[in-house]
Amino acid sequence: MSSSNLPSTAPSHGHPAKDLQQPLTNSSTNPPSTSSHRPRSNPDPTTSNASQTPQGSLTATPPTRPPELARLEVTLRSALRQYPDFPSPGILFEDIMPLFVSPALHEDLIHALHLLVTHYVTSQKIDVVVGLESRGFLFGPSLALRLGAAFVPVRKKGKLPGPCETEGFQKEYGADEFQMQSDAIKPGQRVVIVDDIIATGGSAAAAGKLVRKLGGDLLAFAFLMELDFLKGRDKLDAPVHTLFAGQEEALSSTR
Ligand SMILES: O=P(O)(O)OC[C@H]1O[C@H](OP(=O)(O)OP(=O)(O)O)[C@H](O)[C@@H]1O
Ligand SMILES: Nc1ncnc2[nH]cnc12
Repeated sequence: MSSSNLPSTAPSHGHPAKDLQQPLTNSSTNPPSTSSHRPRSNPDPTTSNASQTPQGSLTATPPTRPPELARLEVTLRSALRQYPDFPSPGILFEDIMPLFVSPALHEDLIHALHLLVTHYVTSQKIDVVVGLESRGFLFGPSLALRLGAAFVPVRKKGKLPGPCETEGFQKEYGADEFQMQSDAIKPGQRVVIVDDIIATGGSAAAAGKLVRKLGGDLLAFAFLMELDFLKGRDKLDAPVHTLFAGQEEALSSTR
């Protein structure tokens, strides 16, 4: 299922008052939503290797989900933590850091992303994995190594030396500017952009523009998670692949 099947209005991000210090943990039992966020998409493959128009409409049926990938997705998703009203009121923050505390989960994550990219993007050589600051730096280099590809960072403005290209953007909770070094990608190189979450799609769209400015052949975007009710993928002009989609506030014993 793609986000194009969902209602077009984004929700208000209001949440009932909660103890901000207490994370909510994701449950594998898929509890009913208690938030104003749209419930988790179901079924999800959250991905498509369909050709995508600049408007985001999909034109082909996704291939079958490899069972191993489906299994890994359940494991990974259930390890995420949620923080209501972080970094600002109304945002339900998805915390991916637990995936890096456990070496087993870390390995599962890199394996799942490798499967996602090789199954859905291309079986041919990928030259460059582009990761977005900062959470895209946590797994982008490992994925690049496994693919035998280069890793190139997209950084917040003012962090990279030498000539750079710059793109401004709006994201789910603010505005920012991204940069890439002008010689980071050679014209015609085959590129996949990776990040942890696509929310409004502002960050990823800016990264896509930078890759194209440098002459890269942008094959796809790959994310761990898609907040599909925000319709971020509609801003992207290359196929979008994600491990899981939707957002639902987990029930927690702390509430
Ligand atoms: O789809 P969007 O609405 O653009 O939001 C998604 C972006 O927001 C987060 O990054 P953030 O800017 O918070 O930076 P961080 O990774 O350094 O925490 C996330 O890691 C994505 O890059
Ligand atoms: N809800 C969210 N949780 C974590 N990272 C995000 N980036 C943008 N929106 C986010």
